[in-house]
Amino acid sequence: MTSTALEAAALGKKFGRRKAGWALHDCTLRIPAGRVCALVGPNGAGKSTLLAHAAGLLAPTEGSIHVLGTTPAGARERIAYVAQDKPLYPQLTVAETLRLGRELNPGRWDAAVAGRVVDEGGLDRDAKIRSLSGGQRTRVALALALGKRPELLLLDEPMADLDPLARHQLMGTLLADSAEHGTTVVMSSHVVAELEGSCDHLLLLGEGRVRLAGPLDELLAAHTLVTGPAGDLAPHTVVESRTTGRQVTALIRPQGPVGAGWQTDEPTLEELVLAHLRAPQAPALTLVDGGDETEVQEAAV
Ligand SMILES: Nc1ncnc2c1ncn2[C@@H]1O[C@H](COP(=O)(O)OP(=O)(O)OP(=O)(O)O)[C@@H](O)[C@H]1O
Repeated sequence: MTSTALEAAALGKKFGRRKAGWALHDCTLRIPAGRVCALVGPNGAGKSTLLAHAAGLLAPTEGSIHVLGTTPAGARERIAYVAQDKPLYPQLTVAETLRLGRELNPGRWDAAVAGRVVDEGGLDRDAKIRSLSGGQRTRVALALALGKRPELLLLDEPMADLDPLARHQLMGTLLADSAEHGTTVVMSSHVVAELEGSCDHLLLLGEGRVRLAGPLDELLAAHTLVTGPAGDLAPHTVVESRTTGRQVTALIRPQGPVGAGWQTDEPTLEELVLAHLRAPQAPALTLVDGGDETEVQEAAV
């Protein structure tokens, strides 16, 4: 196993001659192996495009992407990818789908975990895929993905059509299984609150660019929520600031001690992400996890 699960260097993607420009532009990032990475960003930010590149389904227009120390095509057997539309064969039953998973992954297939994911949802193994609800199909797609026993699991909004109880339960199974086997998970989602407590790495994209990247605890520690009477926040980097009456609430990246008179708190993941979504012009921040030391790279968007 390599220490880097996913690495992109100046990755760019342009679809056809789109007037709107680049779906991904100048994306340089690294996700260490064994992390559970939340991939967030507004609609159209490039999350699905990045995941499809990592899965080897799209080729970069510029730059490069490597997974598990090789090209996405070279790592195909060690990657599982669950796309938003979760393609399955509608005419097969659940049991036949699991059998197909075993046949397509000789020597790797973990029937126990695949069966558990299906059974925990109370699915009838004789039911045809076409008769299942959207959420039930999601469960079968995740069963196939985990059954493949991947080193890198790429999930594009995997929980979107599951009910809250099923989400909670499946997320628990997914995280426990990934922790047990050291699987790297990269998971896009719009439900940020749900990612809190599940992920230890964050990648926030906006308009095809990396806006925030790095170990989650270090990204949170690099930001402070300050509240106080309106005043100058220099020399700190202000990500977002809002004034209510005479009170200012701001998310800052402190450049030294924050002056007296400000109440300070560490933001939650949701506060961190929402502030960056509301302030698309805030400078990008990448914390490069280099073992003992973290390199800080701040750049204007
Ligand atoms: N096959 C395609 N052809 C042309 N443009 C595309 C194609 N796929 C994606 N795009 C464009 O690339 C940009 C990024 O799309 P992408 O689906 O990666 O965003 P996303 O962050 O996953 O969005 P969402 O949160 O809505 O799923 C969008 O502007 C989209 O219109």
